[in-house]
Amino acid sequence: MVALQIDDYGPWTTTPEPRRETDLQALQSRLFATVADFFARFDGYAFADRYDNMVGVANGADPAVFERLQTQVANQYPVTVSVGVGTAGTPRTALEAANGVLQQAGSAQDADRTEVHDHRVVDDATAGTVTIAHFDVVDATGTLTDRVSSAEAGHTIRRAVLELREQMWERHGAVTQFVGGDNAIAVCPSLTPSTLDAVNDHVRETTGVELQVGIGRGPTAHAAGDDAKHALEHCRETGERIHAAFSLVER
Ligand SMILES: Nc1nc2c(ncn2[C@@H]2O[C@H](COP(=O)(O)OP(=O)(O)OP(=O)(O)O)[C@@H](O)[C@H]2O)c(=O)[nH]1
Repeated sequence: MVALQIDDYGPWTTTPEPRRETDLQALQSRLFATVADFFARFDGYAFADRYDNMVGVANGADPAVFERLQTQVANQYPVTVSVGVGTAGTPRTALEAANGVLQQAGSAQDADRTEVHDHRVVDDATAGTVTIAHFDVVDATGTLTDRVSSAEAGHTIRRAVLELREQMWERHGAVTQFVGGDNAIAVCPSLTPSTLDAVNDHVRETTGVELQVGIGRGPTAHAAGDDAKHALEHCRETGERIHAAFSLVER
């Protein structure tokens, strides 16, 4: 997992005086587009997360490649980024290791801490196969988008994704991110059908939202994620709520 952070961004947003909000929004969106395109070159996935802190998975890439991203950002934007890479037995532990690289180098609001770049490996783990679970709200268009206000639809979907994120993180060590519309993508450790059944049940019981999920596994996030998207299409066609592009009981 990769943790990316805009260096000393808080002070920059208010120096010499608070900057126009639309300028900040445009900067953050463009920077994320640069980051997402960079990850795509290595068949990785990038997530906007809080924009000032982004998250990625790039098992196919040598951690050293992120120095090129840092140079590109420094040349093209008025800000710089730090990059921590973590390799561990679960995505959660890997992300925590990546965050640890940045946190131990200094504060996110320290003017002297810029363009940190390091890789931390936990328990001699290697960057092996990626498992991606692509979650989607069943008939979000019919139940929410075409029926209720966009605010209510947004609250309902965000609440469901929050429950999903917490369950996947706390119970399963997975890193789950909202990716727009009614979709969320989880970078997962090993999975069993009952794992995801229980998670979907919890989300339904706490928020009333019914999820379907496609799961894929592969050497990179894109390989796994494309299989997950096809598995999700299978759910849409058949009404199954969980479908894997591989045997869920094989591991
Ligand atoms: N990021 C991302 N967003 C998607 C993807 N597929 C759909 N969306 C978003 O999800 C919204 C809803 O689309 P669907 O999920 O197809 O609609 P639905 O009404 O829930 O229909 P079913 O999924 O068939 O139950 C779209 O407007 C997109 O914003 C995807 O693969 N990735």
